[in-house]
Amino acid sequence: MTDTVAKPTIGIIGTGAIGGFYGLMLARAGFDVHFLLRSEFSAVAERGLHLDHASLGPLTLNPVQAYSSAADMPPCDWLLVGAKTTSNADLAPAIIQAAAPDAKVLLLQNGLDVEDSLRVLLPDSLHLLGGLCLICVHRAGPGVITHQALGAVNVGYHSGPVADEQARMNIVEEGAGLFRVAGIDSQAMPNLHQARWQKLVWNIPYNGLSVLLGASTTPLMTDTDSRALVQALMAEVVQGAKACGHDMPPGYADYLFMMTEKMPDYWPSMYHDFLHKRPLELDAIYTRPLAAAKAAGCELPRIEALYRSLSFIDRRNH
Ligand SMILES: NC(=O)C1=CN([C@@H]2O[C@H](COP(=O)(O)OP(=O)(O)OC[C@H]3O[C@@H](n4cnc5c(N)ncnc54)[C@H](OP(=O)(O)O)[C@@H]3O)[C@@H](O)[C@H]2O)C=CC1
Ligand SMILES: CC(C)(CO)C(=O)C(=O)O
Repeated sequence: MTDTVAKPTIGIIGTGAIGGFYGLMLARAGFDVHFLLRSEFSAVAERGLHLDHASLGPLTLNPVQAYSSAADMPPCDWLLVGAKTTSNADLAPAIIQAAAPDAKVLLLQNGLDVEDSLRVLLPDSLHLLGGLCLICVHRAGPGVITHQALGAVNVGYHSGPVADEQARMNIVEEGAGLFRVAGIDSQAMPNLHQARWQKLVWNIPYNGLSVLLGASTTPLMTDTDSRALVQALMAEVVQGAKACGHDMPPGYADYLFMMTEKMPDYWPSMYHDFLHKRPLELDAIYTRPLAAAKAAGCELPRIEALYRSLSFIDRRNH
């Protein structure tokens, strides 16, 4: 079946690995895409965005509709937030400035309930959605993005001016449709909260262990002890999710473990933050799930130990 959706104006809030990848792919598909940048603004305005795509090869977008201030952006129907969750509160004014009156704001971010803290800073007229990106991509230099594998984005509704389930699903389908037009696999998710728990089965072990052990996925998957650690941490996430009322599909952790064995060697985005002395996404990926599980009466001691080690590392890193 061919997706037929009208082409809305799209704003990318935070043009890093994720924002740059999906923004460039959407622009290539003919969408009117506007990119908000910070440190890489001049490089991208002068030389464009470059993507080394794992299967399509080198792709360039030049010129780029690049902005250093949201005040200069046109009103956008869809805003895709590609900044780290640690920047969300600071970015709320930019999101509001770039938003058309009933815009859809889609957080392309990892972590549990990352929408909650932004919701309270946004007007009620804006729709807020979450997007879970299954992709391996990183910034290789200013305006230069390397894509290693995968690419799907699964979209779910968080909150906004419509309460009707069907109307919400229509918006979610519209969002997923944008990605599909750009050749990117995208599914509508009926339960965003559950989907965020599912994604954490990967992010909790691999993001944290990459920083703690200074190891990318291949060594983590080769060594007997790190394999055991990954599996024990995955099992705890599944246990935490269950305590919070979300049963994972049977064999889900094993599926992610085997998927990682087949992936090219990959440094999770948290490791890039550590390397560049940026704040780690600890609140979204560790504090919130730990607190949610604890509130449901479930202690997760291995995740807690990993979190405390990462907090120590993060404080000393910047
Ligand atoms: N990379 C990956 O493969 C995956 C990442 N994710 C998730 O996606 C999210 C984004 O990650 P990723 O793309 O890797 O992160 P990056 O660090 O590559 O990109 C973040 C971007 O946001 C920009 N930004 C931050 N604050 C502002 C601001 N105030 N104004 C303008 N721009 C701003 C940064 O600009 P500056 O250069 O100035 O810092 C940077 O370009 C995270 O939640 C991550 O966990 C999920 C799946 C896979
Ligand atoms: C590596 C992968 C695909 C795991 O789901 C990912 O999406 C991430 O780094 O967050």
